[in-house]
Amino acid sequence: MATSSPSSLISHTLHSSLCSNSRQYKSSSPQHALSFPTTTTSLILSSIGHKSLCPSPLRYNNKVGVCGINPKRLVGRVKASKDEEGTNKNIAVLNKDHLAVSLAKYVADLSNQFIHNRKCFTLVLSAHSVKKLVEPPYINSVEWSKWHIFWVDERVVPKTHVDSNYKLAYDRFLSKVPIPAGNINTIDDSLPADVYETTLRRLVSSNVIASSSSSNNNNNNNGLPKFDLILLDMGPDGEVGSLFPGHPALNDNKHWITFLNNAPDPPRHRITMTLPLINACSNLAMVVTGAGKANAVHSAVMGKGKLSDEKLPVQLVKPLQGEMKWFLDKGAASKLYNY
Ligand SMILES: O=C1O[C@H](COP(=O)(O)O)[C@@H](O)[C@H](O)[C@H]1O
Repeated sequence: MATSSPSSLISHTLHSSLCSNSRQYKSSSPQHALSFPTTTTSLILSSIGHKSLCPSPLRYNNKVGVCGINPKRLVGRVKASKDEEGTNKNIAVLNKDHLAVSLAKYVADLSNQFIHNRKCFTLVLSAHSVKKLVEPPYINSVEWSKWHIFWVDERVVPKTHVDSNYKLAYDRFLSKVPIPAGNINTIDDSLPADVYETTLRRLVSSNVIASSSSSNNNNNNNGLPKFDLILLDMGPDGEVGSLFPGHPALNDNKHWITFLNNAPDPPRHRITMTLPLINACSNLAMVVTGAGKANAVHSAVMGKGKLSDEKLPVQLVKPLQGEMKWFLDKGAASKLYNY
């Protein structure tokens, strides 16, 4: 499988096998709940003990669900599913296995759609969210040669380091799929942040990355890269990429990519996409698992920050011309229920 490997692939691979378990994905225990975007209020269905339910989010409109689930089995109701503008949020709550399957289908469907329309697919990667794509049917059906991979952020560590976001993606995904090496656009931790910005500008110029219209952007943001899909996960404090609560990088509206030398969480040195760039995308999936993130999910979905004048980074993620979906497991969604 061709990928953009670190300069010393052998030591990278050795290192991978030595420490592939050291940065475990934090997820909650398997859940057995399904839920669905709705037109008015999002509802969550319980399917405890019913593992054979449909693997994709169901849609529920005050009727029996499409898999024949009786609405009386509802375990709760999402207390609020509208954002400040009154727009309904598109939220799916799934058990761990169904979450992975549903995400794979969502990504593969978008890939088909964009490759059909644009002849390529630009994906900002979260390695957590694509694990089922390396299995049939997707491993054989996705047009991998048309994929172009990007990162929302990188920690300034060697590509072989356990903290490297590139390494995480390589070990879990890129080493298993035939995406051409030249299409894998790593953030070079040894170079200034604006080098990645230059890479993005070049790919916008050559139409590999679509470009957002300028109507919603200020002068600095005209023609922002419009990624076909950004997969984001979120930290327990509501951070996305390397945009942390209260950190000045959160307010950087001048750059597409910015550098942090004092990130609250180690590693302290990071390179990250800024909010204007993130919010210019066509599609964004916010994938959150684990009860440890339930408070931040609650704040984001309910529209409340820790302080009245302070918003969590995740609350500022709002694609201006795109669509945002939430994929939650039951732990992450646990504060959204009315019991
Ligand atoms: O430091 C980082 O953390 C956030 C959240 O990661 P998670 O493991 O708690 O889901 C991640 O989005 C970011 O890419 C990473 O650099």
